[in-house]
Amino acid sequence: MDRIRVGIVGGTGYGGMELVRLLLDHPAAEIACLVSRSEAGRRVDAVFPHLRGRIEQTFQGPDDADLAACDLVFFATPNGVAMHQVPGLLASGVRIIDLAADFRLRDPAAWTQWYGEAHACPELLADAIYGLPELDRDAIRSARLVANPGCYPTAVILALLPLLRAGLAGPGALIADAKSGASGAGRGAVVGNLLTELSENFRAYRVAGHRHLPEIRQALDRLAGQARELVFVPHVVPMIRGIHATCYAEVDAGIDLQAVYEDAYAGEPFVDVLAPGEHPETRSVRGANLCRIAVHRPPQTGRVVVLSVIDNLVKGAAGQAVQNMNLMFGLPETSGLTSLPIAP
Ligand SMILES: NC(=O)C1=CN([C@@H]2O[C@H](COP(=O)(O)OP(=O)(O)OC[C@H]3O[C@@H](n4cnc5c(N)ncnc54)[C@H](OP(=O)(O)O)[C@@H]3O)[C@@H](O)[C@H]2O)C=CC1
Ligand SMILES: CC(=O)N[C@@H](CCC(=O)OP(=O)(O)O)C(=O)O
Repeated sequence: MDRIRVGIVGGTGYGGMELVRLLLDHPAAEIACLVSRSEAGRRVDAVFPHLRGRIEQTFQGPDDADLAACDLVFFATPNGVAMHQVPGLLASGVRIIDLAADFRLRDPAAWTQWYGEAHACPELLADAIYGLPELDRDAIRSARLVANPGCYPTAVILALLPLLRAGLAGPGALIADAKSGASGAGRGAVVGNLLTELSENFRAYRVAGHRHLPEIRQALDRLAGQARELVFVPHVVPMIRGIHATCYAEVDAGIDLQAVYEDAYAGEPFVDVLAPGEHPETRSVRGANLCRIAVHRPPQTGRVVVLSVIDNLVKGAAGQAVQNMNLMFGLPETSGLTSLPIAP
């Protein structure tokens, strides 16, 4: 089989950079074009020295890149960019994986509410497949347009999926208390992401409503078969990569939740259910396309506490996107995704 010709729009961001790193080691894909407005004409390894010796290409400006000649285009651009280019590319027969949120919410009114503008192609929302393989693997295989999940949603949905799918979560609000490293905010220069602002510091943000709330609820409601209340509180912590989600739900005593989780994820190559009593660490998934989960039941609380960790740039973004590409092109799901975590 010929290699999959891949284009990446937004190649100078953290998500795009991580896609390049993973795709350079992929056995069945080649990077045909890498688009950047700010670095057009510059060698990729001049912008990302860690790739020196592995890539000869230069970034191309948007007008120079022949994206329509690609088999697949990844958008690793800010929210609201892909939706302007996707209809034309689909019409040219190109398949799309969008790492941003443009196609994640099925309801165009919800997009407008949370992202502040009208959707440019609402007619495509119903066709887009939410790209969480553990939720919808078969639909991803035949998708033309995949909406890669957000980083927090990946960690939280994987934490709660077995409970909701089995109908084991009681009626009380689900709670997801999540912490992210600073790379979750992207590579753009923002004062709040300076080392001096982030280090020796720890804070919650957007408690009144983060845009990942409707995305997580959309998936949880579908799993539960009914609307579920969710409290979602994001925090930023002074590390570069990693998300740790601590999720709470009411569950009846007497259910062997360890077995429920182990059964739900048996055979999943990128979800690891830890042994009872263990605590996953973000460093144990750093650089790897992996979610590690542990299930705890603090005595006499009537609640389960599920701990879930991912690398936001890998299982939370580029790694999951490559996993989706593998499914879409009939490749082994683990192709190019077998590298081990980096710890410490
Ligand atoms: N960082 C993370 O952990 C995760 C990010 N995501 C999502 O993935 C997407 C990329 O994130 P991330 O890599 O962190 O973001 P960055 O801010 O690091 O990078 C954004 C990239 O998009 C390009 N870009 C910016 N504005 C435009 C525009 N108007 N048109 C075309 N290209 C543009 C920039 O390149 P240039 O200016 O050179 O063109 C840059 O390469 C975002 O939607 C983000 O929300 C999803 C999951 C996790
Ligand atoms: C720490 C931090 O700032 N994280 C970002 C994560 C958002 C993100 O990655 O956006 P999408 O996944 O929706 O594309 C934030 O909360 O805005």
